[in-house]
Amino acid sequence: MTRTAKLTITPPGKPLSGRAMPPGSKSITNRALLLAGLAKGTSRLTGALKSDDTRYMAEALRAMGVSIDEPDDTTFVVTGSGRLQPPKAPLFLGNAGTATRFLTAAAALVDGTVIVDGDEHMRKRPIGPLVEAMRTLGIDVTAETGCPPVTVKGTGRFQADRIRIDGGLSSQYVSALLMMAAGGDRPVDIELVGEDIGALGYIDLTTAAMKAFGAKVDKTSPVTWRVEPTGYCAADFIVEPDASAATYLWAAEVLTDGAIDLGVPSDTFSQPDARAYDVIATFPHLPAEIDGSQMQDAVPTLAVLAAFNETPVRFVGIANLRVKECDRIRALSTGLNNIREGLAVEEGDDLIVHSDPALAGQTLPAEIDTFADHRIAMSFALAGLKIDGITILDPDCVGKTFPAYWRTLAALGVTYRDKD
Ligand SMILES: O=C(O)C1=C[C@@H](OP(=O)(O)O)[C@@H](O)[C@H](O)C1
Ligand SMILES: C=C(OP(=O)(O)O)C(=O)O
Repeated sequence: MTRTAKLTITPPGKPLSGRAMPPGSKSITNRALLLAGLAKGTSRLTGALKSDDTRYMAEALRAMGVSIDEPDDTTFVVTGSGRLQPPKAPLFLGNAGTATRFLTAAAALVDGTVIVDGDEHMRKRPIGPLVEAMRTLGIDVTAETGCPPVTVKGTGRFQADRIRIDGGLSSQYVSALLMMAAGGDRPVDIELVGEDIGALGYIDLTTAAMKAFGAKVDKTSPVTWRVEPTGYCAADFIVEPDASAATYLWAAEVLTDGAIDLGVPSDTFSQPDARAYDVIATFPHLPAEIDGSQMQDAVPTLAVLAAFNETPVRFVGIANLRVKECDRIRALSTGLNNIREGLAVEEGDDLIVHSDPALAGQTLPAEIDTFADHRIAMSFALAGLKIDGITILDPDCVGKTFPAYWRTLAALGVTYRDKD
């Protein structure tokens, strides 16, 4: 498959308006696929995302004996036997954090060996805390480098009933353990330790999805969940649209003074990034300090928007952006300074964006290195709506979560040149 090398955005010079639907939620689709795959019977997931990340999850489940039909662009029909089978080959999960973390834990429920692996980016993303936590349950799991590949020799049985997990680097470890625990042989208490974790809302997404597939999970303290060994039941499940994808459309609307109808009100999302809507709505008077910890995937959107704000913005609570698809703090400062030197500064793990509304309307040729990160590509495209000369390198990386991104902007009136 050939990937498009670059794409230059021509500022539309007019408000963007019309209908533009974000795709289904990546986070919810990958939870629902896994839970449906663990269940006995047939589940129908509608409104689902079809993208690199969800394809990796679906392929991995197929490799473990789950039957998955795809009758249309947004539906998965998943039939599980109630037990995942050992795959014949390592599971390759690209750079899909959700698939990698969730399947590492779920592999403990397989009777046999599972190797969970990813691409060169995933092989740099830490998984040590999850591996250590699984070991405390007596699970045989190794990750030599502290990152994938991970080898899990599962039995479906646990030797303890309490896990303590530090979710400071990734809340996905906690979600992974919660989803695994319902498939075990005894009730398990999962307790958070260490720093406050980012995006607690992702844990709520996890427990909501688990309950929809018949699990019993109770929050027994602000940092503890008890999961009963119920296993999962097949269910019909509607996936809501992706809130992180929605942030680009909300930002495009305020940047161009347009009117974009997403077909879904901002206050109906259950995903953490939906809280970015209220922040975006304050543009061009964004707050002087934005805590990104509870809306992490929206930070690239907000940081590029901040470049056009009336006053500077400091982003705090974003340290774990350094271990996402790429080091997003570095990618954002590099890209912004590439547009104009001095536009962004890193202070420790904070990012300060020195705003300049006068950027709008200028011609500032800049090639944006996306570091194969969909969110860097999608957020810097927003700069291209106001500045002439913004070229996005490797624009096809948006396929991770929003394959129709460039087409969606085009349908709103955005045009491209130098597409090759
Ligand atoms: O649980 C999830 O679906 C996610 C949790 C977040 O990651 P971390 O928990 O690694 O911060 C987020 O950045 C990611 O896109 C999706
Ligand atoms: C961090 C992200 O993805 P993941 O961790 O699921 O790879 C993201 O989509 O922004």
